[in-house]
Amino acid sequence: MNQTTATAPDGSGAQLELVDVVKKYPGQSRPAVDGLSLTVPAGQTVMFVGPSGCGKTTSLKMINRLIEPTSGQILIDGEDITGQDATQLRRSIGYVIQGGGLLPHMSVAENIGLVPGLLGWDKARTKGRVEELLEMVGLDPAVYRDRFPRELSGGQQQRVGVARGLAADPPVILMDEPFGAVDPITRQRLQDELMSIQEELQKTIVCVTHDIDEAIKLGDQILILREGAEIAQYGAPEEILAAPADDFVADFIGSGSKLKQLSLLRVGDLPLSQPQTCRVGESVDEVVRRVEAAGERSVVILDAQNRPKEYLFLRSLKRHQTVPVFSHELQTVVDQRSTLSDALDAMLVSSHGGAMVTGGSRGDYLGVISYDTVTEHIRTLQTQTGQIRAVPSAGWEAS
Ligand SMILES: Nc1ncnc2c1ncn2[C@@H]1O[C@H](COP(=O)(O)OP(=O)(O)OP(=O)(O)O)[C@@H](O)[C@H]1O
Repeated sequence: MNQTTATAPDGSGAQLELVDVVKKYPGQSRPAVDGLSLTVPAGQTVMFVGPSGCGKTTSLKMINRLIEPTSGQILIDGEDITGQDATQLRRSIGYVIQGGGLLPHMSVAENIGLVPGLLGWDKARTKGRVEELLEMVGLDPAVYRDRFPRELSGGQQQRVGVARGLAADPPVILMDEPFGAVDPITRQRLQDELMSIQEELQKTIVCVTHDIDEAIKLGDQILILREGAEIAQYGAPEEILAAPADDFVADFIGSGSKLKQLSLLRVGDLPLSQPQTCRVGESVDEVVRRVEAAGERSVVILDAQNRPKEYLFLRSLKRHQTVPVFSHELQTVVDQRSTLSDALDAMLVSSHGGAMVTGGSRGDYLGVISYDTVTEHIRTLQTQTGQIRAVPSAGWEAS
């Protein structure tokens, strides 16, 4: 994301506007949300951040009226939704929560098909949509559609939660700490997947997070709130990092903000190397001959769909006759939209000093980014500018 266009004319998102929205809970002396006004352009992702209790979740939940505003207007594409039927409204706005929020007694397909079913879609259309969404979130429909939530990992449950939020193709999607419950590497993968889905779909996304790095990575805009949901600063991550509005914002984004600018640099901005590759099922003898002839000691293994499966030293491959199928979850893969700080994290668990890079919504293999390339790039930027600054994206935005 982080695209600079203010609107997405071809996308399916809608403009969202909050006008002087107030929420006063019974018995509270001060409103939890005290006159929040905000415009989110169609197709953009806005991240809500701020200290605990500042009113992020209350603000989010008023948009689909899980919490009723005390006063104010909420407009989607210019239409005030505060007077609409709340149940209907909730079916037309995607909602993704921490852990996925899946119904335990329903299969994956039933969970994803819930809202389309309520909207009266026929069975064939819902089934087609479920398959499409499972593919989109990286889960093989044949393997996962009939499983129950308890038969999925935390990351897989979260993926299904995202698919469910997208099911009825809503223009606005609300996310409440969507990746808060998963480990850091899985979180990074899920963020990458969300970015690639969003690049394709251009929804209007409002996302609450506690993680400022997540906000910098995913947000086209970041909304920093203080108590009473008062806006401390609303702007693009680059703007906020470069010029925090006041001490509150500066403290909130933290003293490591120069380092945080690493989160603005994307893997796709750097050159990738192209080590030898091979396919699952190829003869190991032939692969070894080819790789050794190229003077290399390891090889990237791709499946029939051109997705990376493993980055293996030849000595490990030689234990097999044909290139085997690897089904474990790879930790050393990053999307080309990943930040350099994510790439560095992935490289820390790689024995090759590099991470495999994928692109597109299907995760096609593109090449390898090496630790040396990243550190060299950072050094160059520091020498050139005295600090790390965002650089214009070279390739991936156009692809
Ligand atoms: N149902 C409720 N009844 C009364 N007060 C509430 C209720 N829900 C939230 N509050 C209060 O409203 C304020 C804002 O809460 P909210 O959950 O929106 O904050 P938040 O920024 O999302 O916090 P956190 O980051 O801790 O999740 C807090 O002071 C909270 O105690």
